[in-house]
Amino acid sequence: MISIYAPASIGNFCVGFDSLGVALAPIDGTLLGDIVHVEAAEKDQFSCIGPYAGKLPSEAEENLAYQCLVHFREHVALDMPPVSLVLEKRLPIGSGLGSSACSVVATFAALNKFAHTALSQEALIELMADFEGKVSGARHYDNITPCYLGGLQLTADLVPNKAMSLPVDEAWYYVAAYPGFALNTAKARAVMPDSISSHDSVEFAQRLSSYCLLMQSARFDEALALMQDTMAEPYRQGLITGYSDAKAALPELGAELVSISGAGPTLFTICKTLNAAEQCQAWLRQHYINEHGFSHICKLDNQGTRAISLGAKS
Ligand SMILES: Nc1ncnc2c1ncn2[C@@H]1O[C@H](COP(=O)(O)OP(=O)(O)O)[C@@H](O)[C@H]1O
Ligand SMILES: N[C@@H](CCOP(=O)(O)O)C(=O)O
Repeated sequence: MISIYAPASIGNFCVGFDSLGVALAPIDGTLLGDIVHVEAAEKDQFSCIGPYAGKLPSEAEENLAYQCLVHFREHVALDMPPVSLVLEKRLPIGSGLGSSACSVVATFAALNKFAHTALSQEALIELMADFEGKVSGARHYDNITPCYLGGLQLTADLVPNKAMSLPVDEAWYYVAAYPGFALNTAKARAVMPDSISSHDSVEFAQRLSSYCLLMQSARFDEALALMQDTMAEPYRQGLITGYSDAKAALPELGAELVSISGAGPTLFTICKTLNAAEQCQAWLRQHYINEHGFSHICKLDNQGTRAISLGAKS
């Protein structure tokens, strides 16, 4: 059996709406992401298990992982033997942690490994983005490529091979806090304006290009100082109960940055010490997260999507 793990991701990463994203690795070793198991079977079979399986439509046809299997069989690997595909749904839906991307990436990566196709990495990424686009309201790569490749990725159609990896300050900690309610990505995209002024687009381009060059030059503190979300946060923060309070409170506890993860409602902080990350996490547990939510202190996941053994930590 092939078991493929795909990690949670933070889309936009504050300064790169639809163009920048990171993959997350909780420091306690928790596998924060979806897992897909594939093995040969007598005929194609699909099932969905795991803590969030019950939050997905019960019909297989409505599950992205099943749709990926059907597409793969009909358009990519026509002679692939029948498979049993099990999606272990471990990320909440509509969380801002790239949940749909996780299922799509894990499924295509597992099938690709099983069928030994000759698909290029870029072709696979494009295929993944097609399916992510089906549910999120627009085609964007900022969950897909960090989830697949790991690390911090600048990622868009205009970027060579769809993705370029950027270096990061390995000392930074990221606290990701999912408050326990869903916010549909398509809905969070719909509150954004259809167009922005030339002033705002020039500022966005200056900020993102400077950020990337500073990160590439290992001038991490200067890059951090530029991290401000002028594009999505002004429109989305009102959809996320408690976000404004967290944004006001956490810098006092040592957060260098508080921003929305993807379309929300998960928020993330960047902290320079473990102590500051722990203090932020304690505040978030008390003030931001309900009984269905969770938080993790993370580093970046530099491995991305990968095969795991079944004894891996859950
Ligand atoms: N395997 C899957 N994982 C996540 N979402 C799925 C999956 N299959 C179907 N969906 C549907 O896709 C939509 C994903 O919503 P979205 O807000 O884009 O989630 P996220 O932001 O967590 O990726 C939901 O309507 C959900 O029911
Ligand atoms: N760039 C997208 C990212 C959506 O991420 P998700 O985890 O909320 O699906 C956006 O901001 O809409």
